[in-house]
Amino acid sequence: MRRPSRKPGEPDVSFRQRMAALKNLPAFFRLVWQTSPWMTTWNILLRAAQSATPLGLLYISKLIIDEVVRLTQVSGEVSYTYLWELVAAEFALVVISGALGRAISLVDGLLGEQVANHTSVRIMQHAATLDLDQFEDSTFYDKLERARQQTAGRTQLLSQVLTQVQDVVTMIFLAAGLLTFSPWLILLLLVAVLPSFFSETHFNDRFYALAWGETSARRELDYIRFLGASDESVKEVKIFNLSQYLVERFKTLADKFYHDKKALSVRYNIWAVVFSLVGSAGYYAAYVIIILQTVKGQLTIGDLAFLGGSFRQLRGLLESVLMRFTSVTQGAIYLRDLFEFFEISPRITQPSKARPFPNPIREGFVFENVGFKYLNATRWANRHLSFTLHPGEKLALVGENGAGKTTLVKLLARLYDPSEGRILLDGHDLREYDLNELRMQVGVIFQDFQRYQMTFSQNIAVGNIAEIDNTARIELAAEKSMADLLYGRLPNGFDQRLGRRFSNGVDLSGGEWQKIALARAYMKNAQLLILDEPTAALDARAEYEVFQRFADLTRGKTAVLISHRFSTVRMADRILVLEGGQLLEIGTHEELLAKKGRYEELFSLQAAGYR
Ligand SMILES: Nc1ncnc2c1ncn2[C@@H]1O[C@H](COP(=O)(O)OP(=O)(O)OP(=O)(O)O)[C@@H](O)[C@H]1O
Repeated sequence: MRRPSRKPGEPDVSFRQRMAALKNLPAFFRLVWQTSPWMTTWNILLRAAQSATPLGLLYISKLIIDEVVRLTQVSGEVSYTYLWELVAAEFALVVISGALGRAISLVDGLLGEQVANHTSVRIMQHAATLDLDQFEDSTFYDKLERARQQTAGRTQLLSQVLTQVQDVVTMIFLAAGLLTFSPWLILLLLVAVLPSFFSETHFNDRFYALAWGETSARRELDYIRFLGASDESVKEVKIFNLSQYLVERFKTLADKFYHDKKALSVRYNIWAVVFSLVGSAGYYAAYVIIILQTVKGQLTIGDLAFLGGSFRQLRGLLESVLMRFTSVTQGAIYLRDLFEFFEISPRITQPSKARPFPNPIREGFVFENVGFKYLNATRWANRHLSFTLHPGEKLALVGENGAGKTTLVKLLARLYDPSEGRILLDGHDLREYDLNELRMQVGVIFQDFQRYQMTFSQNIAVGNIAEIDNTARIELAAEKSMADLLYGRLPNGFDQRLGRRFSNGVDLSGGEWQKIALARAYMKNAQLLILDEPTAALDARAEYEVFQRFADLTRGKTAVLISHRFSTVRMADRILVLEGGQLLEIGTHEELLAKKGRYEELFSLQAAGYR
């Protein structure tokens, strides 16, 4: 019967895919090697030495038994020297083997941790290069999640693969010994162990498919757990009495995982017992043969002990090598996820021949029929936008919720590139400019700015992290945004940790946080400043002052403001009214009022509310 073809989104874990996933191992070992060449080398050397010890031990004990038997059979004066030498040699080998085992697990543990850290750093570094819209895609998030799981799980993979190689070498040693007596015993061994291996492979496929299918739901589970017990959500959870609902939802999801896993685990273990029996039967068949040969005098008692021991160890090793093979390939499949994540490349990148950002900007930003559609969205968030943002101009964006104001400023800051049309800066496409300079020259404070659980000064310094040690600059930025008014209330001043997550943290009001976020805008000497509803949480007096200052402090600079308060909006040189992502009107406050269009309507609506 043909295997049904793979549905989109379903993992393919056929035997062939499994083998193909092994291709990822060299890349993994490169990563391990890069992490620490000398520890990797030590690991290999120690394991090479350790793999020879089992055969050595078995052989010495064979010699001891044979010598003991010989000594019991000779009469007269006997010398025990050789016997004691053998015992001393075995003792030394046991001590060495124990020390090697310890050293291997020490190096494994240390190397594993370093690999995990190194991988985490690479994931963070790579994630930082990716585009905003990639983060907004849930398929991407699942991939990121699976890649993250690698960091912990792959520590294990490392020691598994190395142990695998070591065991194979040990087996070669043991098999070589066994081979000199009876080669077909090895065949018997293989036949006895193979059923176990196939069963193991089959169930590992099923476990992987189960885990794969659950990635998205597991993220939901984590999210519910977070909602159920976090400082950010506790307020609403209490007020809306959500706890019971969240607990139920968690239980339903978690129970489903549990039952799926239980059904599979039970079947897996039943088969494991059956096939282990087959393996043991194989071993005892071989043992009986060796015993019979010894009784007939074809083998010495030492040989019996040696062969029996070799066979038992070989069986154990073969079984674990075959079983580990499935978990190694499974690990390799997860590695595929990790390397696939590393292969995702951003679209918004530094151009090869980047143009320096103009300083000062001479002609301004020109939108030429700009349109933008979010990934998987059916509607355009911005469409047919054509206008000029002149140098030094203060432009306000006005429009109802979802009109496309934030999207427009994200395009200006090159967090997204237009889906159609283009944005020109001084006559050249924005995409041609040096991305790092652009990030320095365009400052944006978003409405959903971050409240970093860090100190007061770090919270401001994030606006220009290169200046984190420039206290004077941080203080000045705080003064400009009026965040310094808070200063006297913070027990540790600028070093006061903010937020509640850590001990000694002081939490602030929404407006206070907003002043701090605003200070970030003053950390850079950006030529274009974008404030996306930066004053929504400020009281009327603070907002008025903030804007007076903003106008003074940014004189000569270009600025874009988004606000729903017309008292703020009217301070701008020109106002752009957006509707359904499109430009409806643009002009000065007076012009737009005189036009009696949508601006005038919205303005009167708000003014009426105050009368
Ligand atoms: N990350 C996103 N993915 C998909 N669609 C989005 C995303 N962000 C916004 N949108 C959609 O794009 C449109 C424009 O959103 P935008 O945030 O630009 O509006 P806005 O004018 O800033 O609204 P508000 O006044 O509520 O802040 C809306 O229809 C919104 O639902």
